[in-house]
Amino acid sequence: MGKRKQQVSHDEDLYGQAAGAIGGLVISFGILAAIKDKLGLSWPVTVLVTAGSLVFLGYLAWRIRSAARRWWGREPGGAKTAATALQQEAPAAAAGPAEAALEAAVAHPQLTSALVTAGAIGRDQVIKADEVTIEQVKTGTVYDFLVPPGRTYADVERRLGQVAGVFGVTRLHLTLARSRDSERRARLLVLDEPPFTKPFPAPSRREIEAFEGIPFGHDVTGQLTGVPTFEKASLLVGGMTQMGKTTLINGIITCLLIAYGEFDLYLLDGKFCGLTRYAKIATRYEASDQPVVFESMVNELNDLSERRYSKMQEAIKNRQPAPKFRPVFFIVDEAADFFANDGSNEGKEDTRRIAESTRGLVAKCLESGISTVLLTQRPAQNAIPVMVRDQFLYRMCMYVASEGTAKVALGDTYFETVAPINPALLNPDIKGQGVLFANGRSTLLRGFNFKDEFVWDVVDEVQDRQQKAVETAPPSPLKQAIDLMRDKGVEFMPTPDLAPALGITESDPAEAGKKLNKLLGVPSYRAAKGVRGYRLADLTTAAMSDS
Ligand SMILES: Nc1ncnc2c1ncn2[C@@H]1O[C@H](COP(=O)(O)OP(=O)(O)OP(=O)(O)O)[C@@H](O)[C@H]1O
Repeated sequence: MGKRKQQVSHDEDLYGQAAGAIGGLVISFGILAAIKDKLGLSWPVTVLVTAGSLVFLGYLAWRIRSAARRWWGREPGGAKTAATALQQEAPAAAAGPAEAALEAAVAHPQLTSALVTAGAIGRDQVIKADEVTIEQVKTGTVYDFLVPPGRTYADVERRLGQVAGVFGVTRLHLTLARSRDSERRARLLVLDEPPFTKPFPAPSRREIEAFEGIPFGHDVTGQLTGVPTFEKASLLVGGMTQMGKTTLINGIITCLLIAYGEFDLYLLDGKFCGLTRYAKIATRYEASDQPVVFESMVNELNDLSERRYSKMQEAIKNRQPAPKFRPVFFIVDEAADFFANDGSNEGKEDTRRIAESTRGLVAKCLESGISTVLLTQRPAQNAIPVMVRDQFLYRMCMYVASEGTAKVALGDTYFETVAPINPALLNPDIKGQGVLFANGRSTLLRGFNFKDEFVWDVVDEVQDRQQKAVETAPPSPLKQAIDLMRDKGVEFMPTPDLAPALGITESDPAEAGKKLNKLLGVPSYRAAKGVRGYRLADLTTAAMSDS
């Protein structure tokens, strides 16, 4: 129905237009005939003259119209309309070539383009040239700049890998430091060569003392870098064999001895001669790869921790200030073997028990001033149980073959942290390099490789200090026991020998043991074959501290 209606109106239109066209043709023909008649021209000339005249008249009308428009455009209302029209045309036209040129003049072309391409700043943003300083340093180039308002230093940090790509270097070539004056300021170092291509000399004693915290090594610029404190912190170090873990931990122990003053060392040398240089100043030094030895040290420290917790509870109950404990470092070189088992049910149970007490040690002991440092050359999924790994506040990974292995040392979510550094990309030929992940930040560093003489001097000095502390201690049963053992030249004395020497006449061995324990205030030690007695190192440690 509707369609038929449309058809009817369409037919009527056609009729009307045809009639109009015929009428127009007749009139045009009539006008041309009149002109021809009036001027006495032939038909072709009449048509040409008429067409030419009409075109000329059209041109004249266009000129008059344009002139009239220009004249009206100077009027106030007209100006307003023109400005509005310009504004409405396009914002790009408003920013216009002139303004774009101005922006280009103030933008730092290289940094702007690098950061835009890396996605650290928006495409419409610039790094202003007058807010950039470029400094050539020994190891590379430092770009100090302000990111645009609305952006922060962290936007660059998050895209550091991409920034490295734009600069045509690797992530390992870049370090980014924030500033204290503004969240917008960033200091980007681009190294000339891969990190640590040239070695840095080991630091002097004075440099170590001046460092705020414990230095672990040099950063890529040669500055000392490490952790602000080891209080309430433990460290896990992973890395493939021969990458420099033992050298690194020797460097850290040496720096601790210089920077920390007094503390007790419990060393478990799973590689038998990695930590030997510190044996004579250690409270307990064992060279063993036997899980039972590891377990006995862990248990000893857990006992110490419990005693310290009791003292803390006591102080709180009596409204006394919290007791200050002498720091203890438990350092284990090559820890993975201690969590291995033969697959038997008994073996698995041993591993579970050892893992549980190690987890407790690392977790609980922080409050009681006992820090654990575990090193492993097998950072495999099952080498150090997850429940133990998760407790470490500081983590380090030296060269490993894959990103997956790096996650074992640094944490499963490490690569989602801010500006991670992939240890699998380190050059395995430059020994001692590692990624330190502490307080949410990653730092690439190279451990110190101290000369033997330097370490011996530091160790001798600590030993002298320890001896003097005991010698000057006021007379006490403890001091008497130490003097006795030193005179006899023994490191361990069984309870039945020591008790009478200290005036205990009790004939019942158990009672004599209890009395001696009370007198010395130091827990006894069960030596080989279950013989109970006291170690000189424990007595010396007790004489130097109130632990
Ligand atoms: N920071 C360093 N500077 C120079 N050389 C180093 C550095 N760290 C380690 N090395 C050298 O690398 C080699 C391996 O070092 P180290 O024994 O410390 O490695 P490791 O990882 O403990 O090895 P493994 O796990 O096989 O026992 C040694 O020859 C050592 O001198």
